[in-house]
Formats: sequence, C-alpha cells, structure tokens
Amino acid sequence: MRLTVRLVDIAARGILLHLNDAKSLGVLTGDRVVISSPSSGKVTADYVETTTTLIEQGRIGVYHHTNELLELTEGGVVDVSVAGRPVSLDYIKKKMEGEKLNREDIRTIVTDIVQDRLSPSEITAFVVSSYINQLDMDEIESLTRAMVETGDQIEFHSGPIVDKHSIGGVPGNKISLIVVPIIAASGLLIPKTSSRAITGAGGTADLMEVLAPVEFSASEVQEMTIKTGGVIVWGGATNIAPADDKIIIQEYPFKIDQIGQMIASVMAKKFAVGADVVAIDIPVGKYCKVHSIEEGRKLARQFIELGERLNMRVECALTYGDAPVGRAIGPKLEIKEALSVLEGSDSPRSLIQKSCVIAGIALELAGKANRGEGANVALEILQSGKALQKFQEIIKVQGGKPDIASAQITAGEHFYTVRADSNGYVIDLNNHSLITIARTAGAPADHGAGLYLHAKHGTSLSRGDPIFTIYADRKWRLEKAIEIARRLRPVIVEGMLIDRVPNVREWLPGRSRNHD
Ligand SMILES: O=P(O)(O)OC[C@H]1O[C@H](OP(=O)(O)O)[C@H](O)[C@@H]1O
Ligand SMILES: Nc1ccnc(=O)[nH]1
Repeated sequence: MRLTVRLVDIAARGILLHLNDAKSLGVLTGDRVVISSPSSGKVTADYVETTTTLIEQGRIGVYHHTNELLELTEGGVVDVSVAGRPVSLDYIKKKMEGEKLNREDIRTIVTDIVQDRLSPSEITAFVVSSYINQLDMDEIESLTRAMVETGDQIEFHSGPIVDKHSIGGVPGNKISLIVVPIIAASGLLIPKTSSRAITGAGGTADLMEVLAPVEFSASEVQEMTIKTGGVIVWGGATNIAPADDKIIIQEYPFKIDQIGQMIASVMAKKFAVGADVVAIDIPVGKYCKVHSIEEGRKLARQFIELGERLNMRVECALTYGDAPVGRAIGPKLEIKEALSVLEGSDSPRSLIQKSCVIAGIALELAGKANRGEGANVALEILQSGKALQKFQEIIKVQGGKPDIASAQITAGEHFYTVRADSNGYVIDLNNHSLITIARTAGAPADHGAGLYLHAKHGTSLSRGDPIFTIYADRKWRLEKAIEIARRLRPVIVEGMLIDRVPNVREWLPGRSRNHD
C-alpha cells in the first residue's frame, strides 16, 4: 500500500495509520510493518497505532525515533506492507511456560532487543517471565555472552584490569565514587561502567553526572582509563552490553531486578571491559535485593561460577544493607557526602568502611595488597589524599570541573525536615520507603532531590529532633514527597510504648457496665 508521509514529532518509535488503511493492509495495533522508500530502502518499522481522527486515510504518521532510521521527508511517498513477527517472541513465550532457553534462543532475544525489534512491553514480558521462572546458570552465561557479543568490547594490553560492582538495592550506596579513585591511585586500571538507578534513587551513573559527563564510547572509555587509571561512566551510553540498559528501563518502574538478569547485567559489563579481577558487593538486609546471608552466599557462588566460566577472578562481599550507606540519598547529596570523605572527613564511618573493604578486596585480588590487608591499604590511599587527587583527574578527563569542593554542592532549594513526635530510639528504617520518598521528591532525574538521614538505628531522639530532611528541586515534588513520607513513616522511633490502638466507637454518656 502506498501512503504519504506525515512526520509526527513524538519522541517514540512507531507509526500511525488510519483504521481503514490498517484494515485494508490487514494489521492491528501492535503489529509491525515494513516501510520501503527509494531513499531509505526497506526498514521494518515498529508498532502500528491506529486512529480514526488523528490522521487522514492515505497517510502514514511516522514517529521521531522511527524516522531516525528512515530519514523520510514530509509529503514523501512510501510503500507499506505487513512484516512478520520477530521469532524471539516465541522464545519469550517458551520462558513464560517455564522451559529452559538455549544459547541460540537467548542470543536471538538479545539481538532483537539491541536492534529495537521488540517493543517495551515485549521486553517487559522477557523480564517478567525470567523473574517468575528464573534463569539457570547456563541461561545466565548465555545471556551474559549475548549481551557482550551484541556490543562493543575493550581490550587492554596491560593488566591486571580491575573492576568492582554492586548489585545495588541499598540506598546511598555511593562507594564507587571512592573505590574507583582508590584503585586508580594504587596504579591499577579500573574502567568502571555503571548503570543508572534500577531500584534506587540514584545509580552511580546518575551521581557522577552531577560532576562530569558520563556518556562515552567504548574506545573513549579505554583511552581515558589508560590516561588516568580510571573512569566512572554510564554503561548505557558506551554500547558496551547495549541490551542491558534497554532491559533495566523496563525494570525501573516495578523496582525489580531479576536475579539472573542482574548477574548477567553486571558480569557482561565486567567481561566487555576486559576485567581480570572483580570485587562484587552484595548488600544483605530486610529491604534489600538479598534478604539473608544464605541467599547472599548462594548469589556469591553464582557470580564466582560465572566468573570462572568467563575467565575472570571474582570475589564477593556480603555487606550490611539494613540501613543506607552513609546518610545521603539522591545524586547531589550523595556526591557531596562522597567528596567530603575523599577530602578527609572521618564520617560517615559506614561509607568509609564499606568503600575500603570493597577496594581492599580488589587490591588483594590484583596483588597490590596481601590477603587480609587490602582494606588498610585502601584506607591509607584514601587518607593520603591521593584518592581525592585521582578523583579530580577522573572528573577532568571526563570533561567536568575538577576543583569542585563538597562545600560548594548544594541540594534542592525546597526542603522539609521530619521530626520525632515522641522521645525514643530509632528501631527500624525501611529502605524501600526511603527510596520511594526520594524518588517522589524527584531523584534521580532532579539532581538536587533526595533525603538526608539525621538518625539511624539506635539513635536516641527527643521529641522534635530531626529524623530526616527531604530535598527537592521543585516545590510540588517536595509536597508530594512529604505526603508520602507521612503515609510510609520510613523511620520508626519508639519508646516503651509500641503502639496505641484507639477505640473509635462513639461512647455514649451515661452508658454503664450494667448488663440489663
Ligand atoms: O538502583 P539500584 O538497584 O540500587 O542499583 C543500581 C546501582 O548499582 C550498581 O552500582 P555500581 O555501578 O557498582 O556503583 C549499578 O551500576 C547502579 O549504579
Ligand atoms: N542489574 C544490575 C544491578 C546492579 N548493577 C547493574 O549494572 N545491573
């Protein structure tokens, strides 16, 4: 069918057809079509949307991202025919039905994801079917290899190449900003790629973006790493494991991170940058991705086994995840806190200790420290000021302003402090709720949004003492976040009274205990 092009300025993939044209072609909403034009050749364009009002018969509306491939001009004429459905949909269905996927099935799915042949809802179906039916180690290995092979890879000619990664899930986990400079300052190479927030309110890429650009190609990552010893960039922009970010985007709204996909997501990024040794941080806690030490050990063994299959030496640390790392949650607040530690502050201790433990494991694996001494070596590098100097070099090589000091970083201009309404101790912190509040306040997209925790487990508070402050770049977002905070009560302060159950029934005066 020949149709006249109307360019539709919507930042999405897809095309819009009049319902009658769609019927004549034999396509329904969600089907795919092939568009051919003399200038662009044949392109399988995405999902059809139909309308009876928004476009006239005889025309085809082409959305912006689809036209990036087609490069059509307004008023041009194209030939439109029905396209077959991607075969990967059959493999996703196979997983939905609980069957095991083989290497070819997974490679086909990943290739279709990378080449934008699957719609967001189809990718979500893959995520959810793997979430419910789980991926075994063979499937995880296939997924990792397919993610690596469908993107760019880096090869360094000297080693060992070091890397670290956290599975995430604990708020405030800004340790990469301290670990990477420590490792690089020790003379090792660490080409660190991170994702943006998945279940949290600020992934490492979101944080680093406050100080410097994070979007680079794989070859730029390589060049910068050779020059400074390390980088902290967003994996999603590098074309390193490009399927990863397309999957993560579908996980974000549900705040899920399917275990098999998560292992592949992390390890594909490590493998693609040529890592020889890898330290993995597995936060364990009531509200984390991993809830018990046993579960954590099982996951650690999976990471180690996959590392062996891929020829990388992996060691994992199970870390305390029942409270945020440090006190700051959200991009600017977290950067401020990490910078202050690099500048020599001796608090927050949880942040310093955790950063040194993870950096220490990597230093030991790479032969820069004896077994059991890595954390001390890391602390010495941190306290010597060499890590700060290295961090400034990293900011500079990525194109940011290196001489920024923590005191110059200010969080969102709108803020509100939640205070204790009775005397007592902090007996519980709900990480999920803290993240929900920070996200509602605008994090991670609004860099100034987030929250600062004044009190953690065991802190003794008097009525009126601050518990946490919510920050936002926009007033309406702050209002929403306050509303959510009132409902979720993420920090529980209790004295001896745990709860009081009110009797709300109307009590009539004169009513007596007389059972007449
Ligand atoms: O949003 P949630 O699920 O907490 O985790 C995502 C964060 O965890 C990892 O941290 P890193 O790159 O090792 O610093 C990811 O790359 C990302 O930054
Ligand atoms: N799924 C993931 C969890 C943590 N980090 C990642 O890069 N990916």
